[in-house]
Amino acid sequence: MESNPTYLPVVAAAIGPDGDGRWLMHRRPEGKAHAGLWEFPGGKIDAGEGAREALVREIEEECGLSLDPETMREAAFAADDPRGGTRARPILLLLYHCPRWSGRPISREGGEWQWFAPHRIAQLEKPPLDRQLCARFFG
Ligand SMILES: Nc1nc2c([nH]c(=O)n2[C@H]2C[C@H](O)[C@@H](COP(=O)(O)OP(=O)(O)OP(=O)(O)O)O2)c(=O)[nH]1
Repeated sequence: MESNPTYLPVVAAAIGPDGDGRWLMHRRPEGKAHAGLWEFPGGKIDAGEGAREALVREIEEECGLSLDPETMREAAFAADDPRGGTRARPILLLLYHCPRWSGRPISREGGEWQWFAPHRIAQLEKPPLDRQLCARFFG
């Protein structure tokens, strides 16, 4: 069977817990898809890139945190149904638990960064696939 080149591969990070049991979320800036909604931070995997490598790059670009790729663990995934959605390319969103990092988040690309307890993350307005990841990751 041939592989499926249709999906757009996207990685996302569950960064935490911090000393207070909180996790880092990103609020998407105005002018982008899902503006104003809170997501697990991350982005698209470039051609030829590994998932952990892409996550380290995206998080560094967006907020300056350095993630430790050695301690990252696959945590959950969510995918669009290729026939159900209206967009040309369905998303395959891979969530990694990232328990070790260094630095403090600063907004480098216009989004907002905040640490939240899991019950607060459940209440945030999120894009559809992040809602699924939240339910799967925090239960
Ligand atoms: N996290 C998340 N992303 C989603 C969902 N649905 C959906 O179409 N997307 C899209 C929006 C973006 O095209 C892509 C996420 O990659 P990204 O964060 O690097 O994209 P971006 O909008 O910042 O775009 P760019 O400037 O990097 O091109 O996935 C969803 O439910 N959750």
